[in-house]
Amino acid sequence: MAEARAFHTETATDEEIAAEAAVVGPFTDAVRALVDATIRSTVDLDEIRAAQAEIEAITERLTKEQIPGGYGVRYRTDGTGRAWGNAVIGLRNPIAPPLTISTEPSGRASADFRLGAPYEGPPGLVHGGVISLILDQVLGHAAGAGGRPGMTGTLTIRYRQATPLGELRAEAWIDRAEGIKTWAKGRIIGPDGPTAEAEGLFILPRWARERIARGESKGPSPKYFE
Ligand SMILES: CCCCCCCC/C=C\CCCCCCCC(=O)SCCNC(=O)CCNC(=O)[C@H](O)C(C)(C)COP(=O)(O)OP(=O)(O)OC[C@H]1O[C@@H](n2cnc3c(N)ncnc32)[C@H](O)[C@@H]1OP(=O)(O)O
Repeated sequence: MAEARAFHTETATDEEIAAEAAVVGPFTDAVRALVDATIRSTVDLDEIRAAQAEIEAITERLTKEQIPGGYGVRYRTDGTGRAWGNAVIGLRNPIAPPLTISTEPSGRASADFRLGAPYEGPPGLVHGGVISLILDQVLGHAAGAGGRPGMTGTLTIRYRQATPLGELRAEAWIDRAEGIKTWAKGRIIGPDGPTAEAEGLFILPRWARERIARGESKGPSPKYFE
């Protein structure tokens, strides 16, 4: 199954991972700055054309060697994972804001983060789909931190007030659990209080249940997303 195939086991040491992160983290930040500049730059059109040629040359340089498909999630034997391609938290993903999510084993997750021009929907405000993206991840993280990771089955969002671009906070917690199902709740908080509230149902998927039943996995680790 595609989902199952994207979960790799890796043997890289802490030192190797830290050394790679020290290079690719700032590299990805540089590409994020490029995305922002693409939206906001007011240089003249000749300058944009010249910049495009340089960007295309860089892309050609980078794509000389690359993996097929997405990054996947790379797991170590201690249960920690590397979701560096993830659209919300991915260290190697310039589309990700990125969020650095703190978790508690009781099943809580929170992050302070900033959303700039690339996340705009209504003028000056965060796109509703981006709010849903972030809440999906943070609620999923809370479930994972509580040792109950799952795929999102449902996600309901109430947009209480507009969310301005800028500094924001997200919080989530496990509300209740039953068998393979975990219900999490959460919210995004802006300068004038909560802007969006969410409830999600996270389900440990069949392929994960089967792996556990076959003894191929000890089961979900609370360090699932770290
Ligand atoms: C070895 C350990 C590894 C652990 C692995 C954990 C996996 C977590 C992975 C990565 C998380 C990373 C990121 C987290 C944050 C972001 C999360 C996302 O963005 S997730 C992407 C968006 N969501 C989807 O794409 C889901 C697509 N849907 C599915 O994959 C399946 O439909 C799934 C897993 C939701 C359920 O499939 P079934 O085959 O496991 O479920 P059945 O056996 O049919 O049903 C089990 C029970 O769940 C109910 N159910 C199934 N789907 C439901 C739904 N959508 N809503 C409500 N209930 C549902 C059923 O009625 C049944 O309930 P009854 O036991 O009868 O009480």
